[in-house]
Amino acid sequence: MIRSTLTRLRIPRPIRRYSKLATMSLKAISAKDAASLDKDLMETGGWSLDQLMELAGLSVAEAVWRVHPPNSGKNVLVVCGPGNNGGDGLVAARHLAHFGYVPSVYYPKEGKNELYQRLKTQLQNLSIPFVTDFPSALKSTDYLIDAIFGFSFGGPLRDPFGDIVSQIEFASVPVLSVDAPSSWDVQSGPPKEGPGAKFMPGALISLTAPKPCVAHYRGRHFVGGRFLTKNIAEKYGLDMPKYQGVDQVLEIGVDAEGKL
Ligand SMILES: NC(=O)C1=CN([C@@H]2O[C@H](COP(=O)(O)OP(=O)(O)OC[C@H]3O[C@@H](n4cnc5c(N)ncnc54)[C@H](O)[C@@H]3O)[C@@H](O)[C@H]2O)[C@H](O)CC1
Ligand SMILES: [K+]
Repeated sequence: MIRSTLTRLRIPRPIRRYSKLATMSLKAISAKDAASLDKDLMETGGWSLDQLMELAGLSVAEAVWRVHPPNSGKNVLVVCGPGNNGGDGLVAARHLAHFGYVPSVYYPKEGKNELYQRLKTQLQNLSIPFVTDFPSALKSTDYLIDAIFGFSFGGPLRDPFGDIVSQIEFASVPVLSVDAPSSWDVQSGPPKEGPGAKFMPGALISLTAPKPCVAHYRGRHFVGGRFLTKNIAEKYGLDMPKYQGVDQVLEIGVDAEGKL
């Protein structure tokens, strides 16, 4: 049953770094199964949400390092949504500060639970600013992380996120999206019209496994969130990413040795 919801996707290799196009196949997980997998990890796998989010956020920060090393510009604006996708963004901001970046956070609708508030305190203790003037912040950053919505997004965008997504969509700043480009339907991809219809981030990090919407994605693509076990991978019919050494991310479309 679960296997029947999985799709084998043909994903183009990143064009930017390689002269010839090649493809690799990778299994995707539906939004429903991704939520159920999370539940399995926490209810029977012994994980806490804090732990999963920490690894997810660390892998986001590592993906930023790969696509936009600090010598390309240290200012990184992290746009966080009200749920766990936003939580991943808060964790990533902390790691980026430790990596030598200068992060700032735009958090227009703060998640109320205690975990998000603790993550916020950790950032404030590192003097990471929480900005409120989004248009100015967008103009002065070198890089942007879209941690607004992940696998629990259901369109259409409600205020204030339509306007925020539109601004990101038409800004010239490069973007990495966390788990899914915000505004995209997790199953079917970009909306046909309105905010997000033309949103194509330059980089995407899928957590645990790609979501079906990546069939519409063109750009550099990473997988992260290194907490999948063989049993859970088998239950959901997923591939175990071949992470190397201490890496928290794997670029999809490149084999374990980084070769064609
Ligand atoms: N195992 C993993 O891969 C892990 C992934 N993580 C991250 O968690 C998100 C999913 O988090 P969740 O809290 O379930 O949902 P979201 O953050 O995607 O969004 C929920 C949030 O958004 C609001 N919302 C939904 N639709 C709309 C809309 N149309 N307009 C406005 N607001 C909307 C909703 O009300 C909620 O407040 C996953 O993608 C990963 O990034 C975990 O960190 C760890 C494990
Ligand atoms: K996102």
